[in-house]
Amino acid sequence: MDINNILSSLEAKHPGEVEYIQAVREVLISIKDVYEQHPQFEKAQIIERLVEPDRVLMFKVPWVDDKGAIHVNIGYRVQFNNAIGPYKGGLRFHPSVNLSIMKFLGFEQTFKNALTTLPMGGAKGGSDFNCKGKSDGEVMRFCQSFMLELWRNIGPNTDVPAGDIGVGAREIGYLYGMYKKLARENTGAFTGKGMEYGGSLVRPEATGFGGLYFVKEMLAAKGLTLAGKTVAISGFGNVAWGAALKATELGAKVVTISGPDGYIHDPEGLSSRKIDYMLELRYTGEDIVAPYAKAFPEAKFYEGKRPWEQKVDIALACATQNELGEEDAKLLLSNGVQCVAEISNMGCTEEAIKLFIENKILFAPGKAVNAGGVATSGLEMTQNAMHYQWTAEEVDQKLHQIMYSIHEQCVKHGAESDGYINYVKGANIAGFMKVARATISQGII
Ligand SMILES: NC(=O)c1ccc[n+]([C@@H]2O[C@H](COP(=O)([O-])OP(=O)(O)OC[C@H]3O[C@@H](n4cnc5c(N)ncnc54)[C@H](O)[C@@H]3O)[C@@H](O)[C@H]2O)c1
Repeated sequence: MDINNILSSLEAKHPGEVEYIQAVREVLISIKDVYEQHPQFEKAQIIERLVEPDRVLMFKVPWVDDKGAIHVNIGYRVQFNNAIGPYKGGLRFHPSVNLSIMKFLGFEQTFKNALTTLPMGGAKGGSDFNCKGKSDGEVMRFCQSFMLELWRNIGPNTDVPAGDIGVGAREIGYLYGMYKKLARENTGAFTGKGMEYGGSLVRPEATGFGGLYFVKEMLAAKGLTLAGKTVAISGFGNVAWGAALKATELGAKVVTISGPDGYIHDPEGLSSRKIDYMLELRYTGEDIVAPYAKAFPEAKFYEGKRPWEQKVDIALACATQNELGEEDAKLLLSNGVQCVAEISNMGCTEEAIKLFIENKILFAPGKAVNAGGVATSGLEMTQNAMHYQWTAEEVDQKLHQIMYSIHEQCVKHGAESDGYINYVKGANIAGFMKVARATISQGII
């Protein structure tokens, strides 16, 4: 496989889509050897068929603010690949959203969903809408306008969106409410729904919980545990909250959280009161973390800085893509970090990942370690189809089993001759093999 050739042809077709090319490059590098050992992949032109999305929907989203002014945002849904099940992936509302970010997320989602063991294809969507400072009414009108266009293209067996950055319980409620009104059915064409209308217990916590179950397995494979470890977390959103909750429960001490304005260092660690406060902070809609240091004076706020400069045993990226770069990686390594996991999607740059792997520390890629969110969405779909609700214990037990299985797949495909587990390679190969085989079985479509 000539990776450079494939990438330059993609770059020529899709100029400027840097995040998408970055995500494709990472997968191609990992699967090169396996690909070359299976001539049927080349014969089926499988790479060319997997790197392009099945379709991209782009639409305008006009809405009216509280003062009567009209705004227009762009809406996206990238239905990337449905070889192994209905399209499935979240919606992101953030000013940084563009086609490249939607495509990288949809591409990653395809392989991540394959790892979950559940029958789900990959998709992603969203808008450049900025929720910051918007009233509930404004968010509702935006969500309704977005859904007025999208509803025809989704459904419980077609494409099932969920939340992501900027899309939480409130937004899912407005989006699903409008979908239901237009589609005249109530079969759960969204996941992350409220508990009163078809949501699954443990879904809000699932990405963070699943991430920590995966980290627990990684440490266990080296005879280590989370007990007593110090943990740096970035972000203070849904994923950061679930990760802080489970890390603390498993005996670790979470000493940082962060926002776009800087980071908080709390040497005493996040107690349950402080973890609850993360939710309050998120509900303000201001998207700043600085108020934490006012609420808890033992903590210190570092303006404009990232948490990776603190000395910790474990670093968990939980905010956004490329939030941990080469210099951050050097700092973490020089401070003796033992394990890094990107619970955010593509949280680390390629240079940072290279350093972690060269230094043979435990490194978990997003598509493995954050798959607990979409896996639990898959469990929500199953409960909706059965018109039934499992208990929190039942969902949590299934989530635990899925994360264990993803870890096993990574070890199977990522173990190197010296015993080091290259989780990036393991996750990419396991996900790719499943999607590639399903694609070949179904013919040229
Ligand atoms: N929600 C899920 O179930 C889920 C599942 C898998 C992966 N993820 C990934 O996890 C990450 C966080 O998602 P979330 O659901 O917690 O979203 P969220 O909106 O609840 O929280 C996002 C957090 O990231 C911070 N952030 C966003 N953009 C930033 C930027 N440019 N610079 C600095 N900080 C920034 C925000 O301040 C916030 O604290 C994303 O990468 C998302 O794709 C989420």
